[in-house]
Amino acid sequence: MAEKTIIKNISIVNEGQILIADLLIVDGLIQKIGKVTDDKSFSLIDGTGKYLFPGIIDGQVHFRDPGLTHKGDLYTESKAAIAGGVTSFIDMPNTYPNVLSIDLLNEKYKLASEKSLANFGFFLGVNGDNLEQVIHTDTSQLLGLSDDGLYFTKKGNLLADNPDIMERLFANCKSIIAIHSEKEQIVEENELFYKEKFGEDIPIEYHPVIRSEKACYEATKRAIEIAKKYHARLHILHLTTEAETHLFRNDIPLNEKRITTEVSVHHLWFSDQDYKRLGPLIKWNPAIKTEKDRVGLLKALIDNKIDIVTTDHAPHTLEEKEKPYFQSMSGAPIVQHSLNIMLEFYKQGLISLEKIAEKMCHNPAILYRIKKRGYIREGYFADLTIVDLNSRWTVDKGNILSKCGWSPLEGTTFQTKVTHTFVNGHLVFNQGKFDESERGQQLKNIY
Ligand SMILES: O=C1C[C@@H](C(=O)O)NC(=O)N1
Repeated sequence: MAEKTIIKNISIVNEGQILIADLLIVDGLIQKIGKVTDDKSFSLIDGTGKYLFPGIIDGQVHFRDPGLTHKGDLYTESKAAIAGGVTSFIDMPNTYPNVLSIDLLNEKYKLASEKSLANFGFFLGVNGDNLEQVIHTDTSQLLGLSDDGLYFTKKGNLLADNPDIMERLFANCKSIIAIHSEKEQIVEENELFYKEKFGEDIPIEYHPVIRSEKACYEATKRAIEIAKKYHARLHILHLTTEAETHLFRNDIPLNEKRITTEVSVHHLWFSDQDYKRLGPLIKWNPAIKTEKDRVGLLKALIDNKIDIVTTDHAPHTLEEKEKPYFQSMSGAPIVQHSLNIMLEFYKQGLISLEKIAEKMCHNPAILYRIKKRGYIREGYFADLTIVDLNSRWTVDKGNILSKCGWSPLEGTTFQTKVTHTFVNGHLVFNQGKFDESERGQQLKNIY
């Protein structure tokens, strides 16, 4: 029997407008948007007063599987994602072993098809170690290449630190190259300076001074220059400074842009004023910077200089975080709360619901050329998220689903709640309860 669901009388946030309608899902796909008459064979959800978004596509996560599964794994983190309305994710290559070959990439796809509740895609890792192999591989059918997080293994090997590697890669590879844009040389000089001043335990407030605006700006500027020279397809990951936003254009449609960028939710939510309160819990690379940067990033997002919102969800155990400066791991879990964060900005009158759908759903699908997802359209996969815009709840240890069991948002009260999440037409998350009988699908791209 075909699995059929009707969502009745819901406000659909899609493609720049909000429309109250019914939606019919049959066998994983959106079959009809409009007036649908129900019969007894359909599951029925009353959407009155609620809002329907296309499922969020998170373009940057670290789900830690394989190899680092004490922090998180494809099952636990995809579950946290779904509770936050995220139906698809693209995971970074700094799992162990690092995903530096097509064979390892295919193994990760296999693992995800067994474990992930959400739809999944993976970056192929690229750095100085596998540059020549990558150049001689047909990467045109991959979602993208990235060096993000690979700096934990070997220094001086990253693209942003190495113009020669970038030149060779950008000249020879036409796929999306998503880079972590900080000049480690500048970071290291700053580290040395503050180490002399404070010793091993540098106060955390100096993190954005060490991982400085200059380190980000110079790396981004240089990467863009090299990409322009070769007409390469460059994506700068997790922008953190207002200064960098001026390096990007908003006068070209996204599907024609060769140079794109993103902001991660924590860089919109936290600023340097939060280091005193939260210490190493908000230590991220690149660092959370000033209040001026935070405001500038939100402005650039709304002005379309920044194309998408991601999370860079990067779980570590509390033990790995609560350490002196140099030993404390960078990154934190946040995928479960990204839509709530963006909806708080809506509540504050800073962004519209339509813009949130554009930056978290439509644009990731355009940017990564994802087939039949990211929109609420007839014939598309029924990846859908229902939110109640008037429901208060507080993040605490009891409702955090990420395996590491903590969040820098603990104690934060949100005014909105994800109530239902459909993945491929299957109601995986239903008012706090999970149906885990299905697995997500591999994201396919449009060639
Ligand atoms: O780029 C990254 C990697 C990530 C991780 O923990 O893997 N943590 C970060 O803070 N930034």
